[in-house]
Amino acid sequence: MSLPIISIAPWLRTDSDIAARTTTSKALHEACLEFGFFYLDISEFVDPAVPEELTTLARQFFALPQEEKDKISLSHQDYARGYQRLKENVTNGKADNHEGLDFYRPVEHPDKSRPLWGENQFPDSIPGFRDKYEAWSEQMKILGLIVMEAMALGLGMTTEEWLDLRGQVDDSFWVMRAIGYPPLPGDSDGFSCGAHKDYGCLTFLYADPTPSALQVFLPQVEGSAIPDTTGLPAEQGAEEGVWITADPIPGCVVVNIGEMWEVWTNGLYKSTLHRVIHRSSNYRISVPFFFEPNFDAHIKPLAAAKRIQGVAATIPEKQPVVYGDFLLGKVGNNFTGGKGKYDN
Ligand SMILES: O=C(O)CCC(=O)C(=O)O
Ligand SMILES: [Fe+2]
Repeated sequence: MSLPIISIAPWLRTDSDIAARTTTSKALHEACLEFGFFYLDISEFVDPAVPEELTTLARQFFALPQEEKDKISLSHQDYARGYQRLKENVTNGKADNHEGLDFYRPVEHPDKSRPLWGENQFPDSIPGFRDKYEAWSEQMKILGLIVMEAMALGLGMTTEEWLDLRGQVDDSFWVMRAIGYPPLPGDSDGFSCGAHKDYGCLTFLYADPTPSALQVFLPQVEGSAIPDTTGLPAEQGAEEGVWITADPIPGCVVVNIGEMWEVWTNGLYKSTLHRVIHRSSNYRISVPFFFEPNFDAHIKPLAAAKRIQGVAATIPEKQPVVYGDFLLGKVGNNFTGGKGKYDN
């Protein structure tokens, strides 16, 4: 079993071919219903050399001496923006075998004593790092809006409904992360990144070509592959399913939907558990971009999703959330040194 590959190309052309756009939108809808994960072919949107360069720059950064990296530690800012050491993050009670460098949407009046409100920290000793990463965030913001519009059509939204949804994501409080994964020690039963769901809207993951690292949990539908629930958070531990690998495909990013899409679709689309187990001998780099709602967006079940679920549906309505409050609930844990950034 492997994840579907969907091309965003029809949504990039100005001479919009409605039939081709609809095909893409339907494929997005199916992928979100079934997997919550898909490959998005963006080869007509970005030159593949561009994200590849991001991994090269990240590799240079992670190769710096520890004290150099610590100069931009997230503890010097708001405990969210900056560098986090190997094993500093804990998911499901276990240390993750990765180090990372996190950037968030810049804010107008930075105040590092306030959670999330500090300033991004870039490794100035690496030429081009800041420019290239900032340019990538600009491109991914554009891609985010394009994919959201394509998904709105896939969900059967009217133009008016799409414009309302657009107003919730047009000033995305995005997050961008460079993650460095040394190989897991041979005798380790740990994780490079423990099982988690992404909490926001859309994740665009670019990773170096390392195979067999990222794994996606597919709940068991039919058939009888032996389920492996190792590493699942306790509350998911009883759910049967299989882990499949999602190896990188040239020209594509791996996309998954976060918990905000679960709220918008009243549970129709599922945010899917995933984890990283990197056992090959190389140092793996991934660069996820999290296209998130606006900080002040009010997220609640969309009429289009409820139309699909039907008027007679007895599905309990998902609780609305204000995205920024929800996010603070997540990183507040970080800020106080409690839970990890991937914990639910
Ligand atoms: O590195 C990867 O392949 C996945 C990282 C991830 O799931 C995340 O940062 O949310
Ligand atoms: Fe993730």
